[in-house]
This record gives sequence, C-alpha cells and structure tokens, in this order.
Amino acid sequence: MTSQNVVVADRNSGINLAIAVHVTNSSIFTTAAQKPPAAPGGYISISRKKLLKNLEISGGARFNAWVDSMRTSSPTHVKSTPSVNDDHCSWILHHPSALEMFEQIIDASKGKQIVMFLDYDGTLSPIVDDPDRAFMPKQMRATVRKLARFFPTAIVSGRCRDKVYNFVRLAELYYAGSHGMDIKGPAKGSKYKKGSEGVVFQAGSEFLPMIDEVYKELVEKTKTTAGAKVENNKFCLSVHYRCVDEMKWSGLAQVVKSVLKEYPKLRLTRGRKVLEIRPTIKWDKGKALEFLLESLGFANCTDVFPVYIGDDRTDEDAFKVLRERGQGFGILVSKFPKDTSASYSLQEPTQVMDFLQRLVEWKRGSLSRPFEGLR
Ligand SMILES: O=P(O)(O)OC[C@H]1O[C@H](O[C@H]2O[C@H](CO)[C@@H](O)[C@H](O)[C@H]2O)[C@H](O)[C@@H](O)[C@@H]1O
Repeated sequence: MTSQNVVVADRNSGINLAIAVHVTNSSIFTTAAQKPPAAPGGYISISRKKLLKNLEISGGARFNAWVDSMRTSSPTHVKSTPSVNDDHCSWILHHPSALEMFEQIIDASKGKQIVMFLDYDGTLSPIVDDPDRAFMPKQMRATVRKLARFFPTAIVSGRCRDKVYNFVRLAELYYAGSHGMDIKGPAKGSKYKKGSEGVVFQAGSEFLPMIDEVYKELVEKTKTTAGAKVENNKFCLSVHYRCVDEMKWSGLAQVVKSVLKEYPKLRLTRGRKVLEIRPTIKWDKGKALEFLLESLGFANCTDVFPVYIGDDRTDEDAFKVLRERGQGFGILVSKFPKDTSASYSLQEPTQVMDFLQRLVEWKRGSLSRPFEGLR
C-alpha cells in the first residue's frame, strides 16, 4: 500500500481538506483529518484533461465517436493498472468521499436549511439489467422516509414521474420526472411549505405526441436488436443497450440516429448504457432544482444549503447550478473517476444510504440540543 498526505481546497464550499490517500492493488480510499492545517503547504493541481485522456478505453482510432462514448458511459472495463490507480488517486483528492468529509459538510451547512435532491437509478437503487426491476431496497426507502421528516426532499429522475413514484412510494416527497420536465409537489403533509402540495409544473407538453410517435417507431426499428429496450418516459425516451452485444452497439446507435434525423426538435444524450431522447428545450435537472428551490421559498435566500446526489451525466446540470449559485454542493455516485462538477463522491447506493442515515442521525441529535436545533 502507498499513502500520500495532501491538502486540497473544495472550490464550491471553500473547505480546505487535509486528506491521506491510500492506494492498494485492489482499492483506493481516503481518510480525512478533522481539522485541516492552518497553512496548507500546497494545493494539488490536477489536469482533468490528462485524467480523462488516460482513462480513454478504446485503444484504436476513434472511428465512431458515438460508439466510443457509449462504451465510456458506464466504464465497467477500467482496469486496475498503476496509472489508473494514480488517476483515481488524483480524482479522489478533488472529489473526496462525502462520508469521510461528513463533519466538514455539516460545518459548512451551519445556520442554513439543508434541502435534499436525490437521483433515482444508480443513486437510490442499484443498477440492474432490467429497468423495470430497479427496485429500491426496503432499508433505503425507510432511510429516505426519515430524511424527508427532517429536510425538504425531492427525487429528480430521468424516469417518467409516475414510474419513479411507484418505485419510491413516499407521498411526502417532491418528484421531478423525465429529467425534470414533469414536477409535482408532495401529495401529503410536507411541513416545509404550506400549499406546496399544489406544485405542478410541466415543460415541453407540446412534445408529447411527437415523443409517442418516436417511441413507436423506435420500438419497431430496434426489435431485431437482441437485448435492446425502448422505455417511454413520457416527456423523453430511453433506448437501453446494457443487454445488447457490444458488437451491435454501433448498429443500434445508427438506427436511433436515423430515426432522429426526421425530428430536429429532439436531441440525443447519453446515460449509463442508455441513449436518451428529449425535446431541445432549455430544461434539465439543473432547471428543475432551481424551480424546486423557488417553490420551497428559497429563491433568493442565502440561508439554504442544497445537496444533490446523482450518478449520471444528466445530474451534472444540477451539480453545475449548485457551483454557479455557490450554494450547497453535488455528490457524484461513482466507483470510477469521471469529469464532474460535483464536489464530493460516494461509491455506490449503499454509501448513499449511509450518508443519508448520518444526516438523519445528526439532525435528530441536533434537535435534542436546543442551540444547534436552530440550524
Ligand atoms: O435520472 P435517473 O433516475 O438516474 O434515470 C436515468 C435512467 O435510469 C434508468 O436506466 C438506468 O438504470 C437501469 C436500471 O438499473 C439500467 O438497466 C440502465 O442501464 C440505466 O441506464 C432508466 O431506465 C432510464 O429510463 C433513465 O433514463
């Protein structure tokens, strides 16, 4: 095992972190000092470009940028070579574990209202082959329920709102489905904003007939590709290729692109082994986050501390908004280094659950200590 002690600054929260990074053959982990040194000896500056270059998976010519990016969309092929370990080491310094940094995070939120934004797939539920069976573990559900008692909480998902609601089944939450294009306030008793039950917002309803049409066309045209699955997310569509033979990915991407040629008002983005089709409107998970903060009455507040946890490219829009606002921070759920605007990282949904649980316990404890209860 090799270890390195460094001090890094989080650009968003301004927190200086003293971190020891330990690299073994099979894993990389960090331990954070409770109190950073008064005068940091030197900040580590790591080129993101270099990091990503080293992580490129395809060895040959970039014959097809689309297929390349389909491969990198969920980098399960990354090997544990020394240089990858170095890169992971660099990455974790800039995106330390939110669990390791829990105390510092809590300190940064002092005097502010924490508002929680949670992505669904890969964040609250583990990634599985069949999108219809991405159930949320019971324990996670219980944790999110407790979380919502203490903090306003929203689920922000690429899924259609009804579908993600059926997985989560907690009426006291806000739900933003279809990448934030379809938002609804709590169906029952949210104590955070009177009248928030009435919050309903839809962006891009005029695209619904077009989305339906493209859905039918894609189902028809992809039915000969074994393993491909088209999911109707109401305001957007997902073409899944997780179960498609890698040799067929290029062909599938061609089919999708040829269908979309006829629909210039729709655009294609990529998620984890999924091609996502949505209207070309300027609305995304970042806009949804801003809309929800406004609905909760925090539009121009300085005493709000939004925390967004997500694992996918579409979550980057929300991470960016938080950076731009200089409020709260994003947590990327990933086992691998990824270019991200998130400040912290967690490796998988079980760590997300631990983090949420710690928030609940901290809040519960602080309420029993009257002075801290004012937070
Ligand atoms: O914003 P999210 O809630 O993360 O939704 C993004 C996509 O998530 C789902 O697909 C992903 O999870 C599936 C189940 O684990 C997995 O099979 C798939 O490969 C992943 O991409 C969902 O099915 C998509 O519609 C969402 O766009």
